[in-house]
Amino acid sequence: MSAQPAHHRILLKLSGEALMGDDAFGINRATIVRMVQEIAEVTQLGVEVAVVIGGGNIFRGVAGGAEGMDRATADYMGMLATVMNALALADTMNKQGLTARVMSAIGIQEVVEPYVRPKALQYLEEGKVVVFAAGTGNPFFTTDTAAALRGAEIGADLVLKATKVDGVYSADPKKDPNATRYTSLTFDEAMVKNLGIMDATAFALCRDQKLPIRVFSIFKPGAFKRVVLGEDEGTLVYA
Ligand SMILES: Nc1ncnc2c1ncn2[C@@H]1O[C@H](COP(=O)(O)OP(=O)(O)OP(=O)(O)O)[C@@H](O)[C@H]1O
Ligand SMILES: O=c1ccn([C@@H]2O[C@H](COP(=O)(O)O)[C@@H](O)[C@H]2O)c(=O)[nH]1
Repeated sequence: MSAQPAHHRILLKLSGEALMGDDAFGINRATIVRMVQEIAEVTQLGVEVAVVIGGGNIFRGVAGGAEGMDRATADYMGMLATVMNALALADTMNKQGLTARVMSAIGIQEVVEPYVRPKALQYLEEGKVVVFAAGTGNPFFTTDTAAALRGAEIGADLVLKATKVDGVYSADPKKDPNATRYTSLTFDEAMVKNLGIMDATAFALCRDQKLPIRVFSIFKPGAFKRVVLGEDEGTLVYA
């Protein structure tokens, strides 16, 4: 008998910076293709997949120009960066045999359809992959918070934060070589210890909605599927 998924509907938060691969900015073709292959494997298990994509790979490349700018204006630039990533991701998915739909939290109807919750639920039930673009649609937030928000709205069983590190550490592992990885921890612990892997708004929303988050490395082949199969991978953050 083939392996059974531990989850029915999931929200995958994909780091924008992870899309760069080894490049300095932008989207690395081989990296996005490999990520989509991993998403396809998970949909083949019968799991409904929604994605929130970050914008760091594009936005941090233009952040110099945003310096000194009005914060809200710069944040709208960041949200538009996520729309570009969402379009690239959905295009790659469609070329690889998945059916993807992009829904934007900011109205740009000529480019992508707006986020309408019942429509998103319908797409998921039809087996389409829904890519949520433009974060929450509001400045002063992040795409991690958008992942928590959309995850709660669509009734996801789990938020998966696919990032460049393989879990939550006692300190940023890129800065502190002595940092140790947690197998699991509560949202309250993550917030009290001020662990920088996600922002506190995202943690608080998931805690209040009792929506667990699993943080894992998108660069580790097969890790995404292992999480969906309920195997021990990365770090679980729970209420
Ligand atoms: N306690 C911690 N444990 C693990 N990682 C941490 C911690 N504190 C800070 N980090 C850093 O958080 C980063 C999270 O990266 P990620 O690219 O997912 O962020 P993001 O802002 O959500 O993505 P993007 O803006 O690129 O879409 C990791 O690269 C890691 O270096
Ligand atoms: O709801 C949101 C989501 C994002 N932003 C802005 O976009 C950039 C890129 O998002 P990341 O989460 O860092 O990938 C972010 O820095 C914000 O400037 C936003 O304003 N609101």
